Amino acid sequence: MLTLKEITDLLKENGLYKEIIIDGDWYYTVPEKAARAEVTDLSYDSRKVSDGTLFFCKGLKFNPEYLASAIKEGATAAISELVYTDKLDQEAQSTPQIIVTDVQKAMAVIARHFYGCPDEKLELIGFTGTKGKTTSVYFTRHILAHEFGPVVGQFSSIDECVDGKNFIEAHLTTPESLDLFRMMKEAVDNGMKYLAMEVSSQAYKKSRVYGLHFNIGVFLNISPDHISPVEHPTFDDYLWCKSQIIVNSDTVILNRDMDYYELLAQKAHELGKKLITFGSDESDADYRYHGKDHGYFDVSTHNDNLPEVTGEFRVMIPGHFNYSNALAAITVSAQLKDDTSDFAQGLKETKVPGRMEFLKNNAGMVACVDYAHNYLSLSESFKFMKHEYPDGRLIVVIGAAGGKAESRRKDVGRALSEYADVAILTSEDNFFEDPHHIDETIKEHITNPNVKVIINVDRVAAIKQAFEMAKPGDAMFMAAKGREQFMHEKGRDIPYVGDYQLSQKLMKEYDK
Ligand SMILES: CC(=O)N[C@H]1[C@@H](OP(=O)(O)OP(=O)(O)OC[C@H]2O[C@@H](n3ccc(=O)[nH]c3=O)[C@H](O)[C@@H]2O)O[C@H](CO)[C@@H](O)[C@@H]1O[C@H](C)C(=O)N[C@@H](C)C(=O)N[C@H](CCC(=O)O)C(=O)O
Ligand SMILES: Nc1ncnc2c1ncn2[C@@H]1O[C@H](COP(=O)(O)OP(=O)(O)OP(=O)(O)O)[C@@H](O)[C@H]1O
Repeated sequence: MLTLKEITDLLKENGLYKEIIIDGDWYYTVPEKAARAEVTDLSYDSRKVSDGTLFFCKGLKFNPEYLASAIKEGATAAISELVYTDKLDQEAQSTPQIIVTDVQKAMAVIARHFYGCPDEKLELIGFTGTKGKTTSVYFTRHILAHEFGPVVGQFSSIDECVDGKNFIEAHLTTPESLDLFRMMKEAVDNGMKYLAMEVSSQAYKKSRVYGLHFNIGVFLNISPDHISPVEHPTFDDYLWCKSQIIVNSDTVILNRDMDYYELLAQKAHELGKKLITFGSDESDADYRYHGKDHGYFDVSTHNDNLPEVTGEFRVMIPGHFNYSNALAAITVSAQLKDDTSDFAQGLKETKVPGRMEFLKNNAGMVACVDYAHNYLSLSESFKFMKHEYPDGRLIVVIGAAGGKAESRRKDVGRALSEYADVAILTSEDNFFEDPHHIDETIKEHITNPNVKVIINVDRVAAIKQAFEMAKPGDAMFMAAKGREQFMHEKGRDIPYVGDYQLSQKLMKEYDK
C-alpha cells in the first residue's frame, strides 16, 4: 500500500511530477484529504481496475473513455501525461489526476516501490542482443538451477517463471514495468534468489526497465532489426537503447566477436564497469570456445583474474551460434559460482521450445522448426541447414510481421536468395497488414532467380505444401513461429495450431 502523498513524493524525487488536479483545481502540494488516500493496487488496464487502484493512462491507443471507466470502477487516482479534465463528467473529476512528464517512467518508479523494491533481493542477470536472448536465458537458468536448486526465475519471450518450476506464457520479451516488478515480488516471495531475464531494446525505449539495476548485464550481438515507425526510427536508436544495459549493470559481459564491440567496450570502460568478454577461439576474449561437431565445444579461460572454466561442453540445440549463446551463459554462471565442474550437466539438459527443433520420420523427411526471423538468425540457421543437409533442397516456409520491423522483408528476401531452393511465403503475425502485400514485398527482394517462390498466405496450407513437395534428402525449415499457438491478427491473438505441432502431425502422416 502507498498513499497518494508517498506516490507524489516519489514522483517529485524522480523529477517526474507536474501537478495534481482535483475537481478542476490544480495543485502542486497534494490537498490533505487526497494525500491520505490509499493505493492498494496498480493497473494500466481499465478492465482490471477495482476500488483502491491507481490507474495509469498510457499507450498509443489510449482512449480517455478508459479513464472514465477506471474511475467508475473505483480508481483512487489516475496518472497521465495529458490533462483529461474536459473529457470527464463532473463527478469523475473529483478523482485526483496526477500529471507527470513521462507516464512510462512514473509507472516503473511507482511499481518498483509499490512492490517493495524486489529487484534488490534478487541476483539479476539481463540479456540483450538481436538474437540469442531467449536461448541464453534458458541456458543460464538450467546451469544455475543445476547448481543452486529451484531458486532461479526467468522472464523470457516464451515464458515467465517466478517459482523455479511453473512456466506461464509470455506476451512481451520484457514485460511492462508494472508486471515486471509484480512478478519480481512474486519471485522473491517464492524464495527465488536469481532471475535471468531478456531485456529488449523496446524495454529501454518504453522505460519498462527504468530504474532497474542488473548485477550482470550481457550484450550478445547486434544487427539491424526492429526499425519501424512503432519501434526504433533508426539503427542508431536501436543500438543506443540496447546499450543502456551497460549503463545499468555492475558487471558487463560482451561478445568479443560482435559488431560495434569497440564502441560498447569503450562505454563500459568509461562508466567504470567490470568488463568480461567471451568469444570464439579466434578472438582475444577472456573466455573462448572452440566449436566441434554434434554440439560439442571446448572452453578455455585467458584471464587469470577471472574464475577459470576449462573443458568440453555440449549443447543439445543445433546451430553453431549456440556455442556462443552457451558460452555467454557459462560466463555469467562462472561469476556466480567458482566451481564450474557441473555446468556441463545443466547446459546439456537445456531445451528451448521452438528453437532449432528437428523432426524426422522413417520416410527420410526432415523439418526444422525455428524462431529465426531476421537476417542474422536466418542466415546463420540456413547456413547450418545447408551444412547438415548438403545434398537436397532447402524448402523454407516463411513470412514477416506486419506493421513493424519493415526492413525485415528485404532481409528475409536476401537470406532466401543466399541459401534457399524453395521459398513458400506465407503469413506470420500480420497485425493490420495484408499478408499478400507483405509476401509480395519479400518476393521483390528475392534476387536469386534459382529460388522457386510460392505465395500461400494460409500458413497451415503452406506447411502442408512443403511436406507435399519434400523429397528424400530435402530439408524443410519453418521460420519465425516456433511453438507459438497464436497469430497476431487485427489487434487480436487468433488461435493457431503451431508450426511444431503441425509439423509433428504431418511427419507421422507421411511416415512409412
Ligand atoms: C510499441 C509498444 O511497445 N507497444 C506495447 C505497449 O502498447 P501501448 O503502451 O502503446 O498500449 P496500447 O496497446 O496502445 O493500449 C493503450 C492502453 O490502453 C489500455 N486499455 C485498453 C483497452 C481498454 O479497454 N482499457 C484500457 O485501459 C491498455 O491496457 C494500454 O495500456 O504496451 C502494451 C501492453 O501494455 C503492449 O502490448 C504493446 O506491445 C505491442 C503489442 C508490441 O508488439 N510490442 C513490440 C514492438 C515489443 O515491445 N517487442 C519487444 C521485443 C523486441 C525484440 O524481440 O527484441 C518486447 O519487449 O516484447
Ligand atoms: N547468437 C545467435 N546468432 C544468430 N542467430 C541466433 C543466435 N542465437 C539464436 N539465433 C537464431 O535466432 C532464433 C531466435 O533465438 P532466440 O529466441 O534465442 O533469440 P531472441 O534474441 O530471444 O529473439 P527474439 O528477440 O526474436 O525473441 C533462433 O531460433 C535461431 O535461429
